[in-house]
Amino acid sequence: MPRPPRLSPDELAVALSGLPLWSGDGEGIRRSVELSGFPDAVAALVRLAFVAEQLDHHPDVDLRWRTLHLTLVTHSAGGVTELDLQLARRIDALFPG
Ligand SMILES: C[C@H](O)[C@H](O)[C@H]1CNC2=NC(N)=NC(=O)C2=N1
Repeated sequence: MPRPPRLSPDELAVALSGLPLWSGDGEGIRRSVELSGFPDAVAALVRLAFVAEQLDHHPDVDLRWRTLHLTLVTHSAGGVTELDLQLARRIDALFPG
């Protein structure tokens, strides 16, 4: 499936202003989600996996004890695209923070 183009720095800045739980740059956008313990963090990752499959777009995940450290980047585009913003919004809907 063709991937959308990378966002420009200005587009990314505007997008991030609407995603206050996220920070980032051209390399990716990042957010952490802290759960109440390791099993809940694993369960959260499974919920996230189903959303990622629905979108056919997948986060980079670093699971440390009860915290998911998420990075969204469109690997095939070599940077952040609209797909990462879509996924970020879905993640925020699951985990409002
Ligand atoms: C074939 C499939 O659509 C691609 O490999 C998708 C899957 N998920 C993906 N996820 C992310 N984050 N970047 C990609 O480039 C990507 N490519």
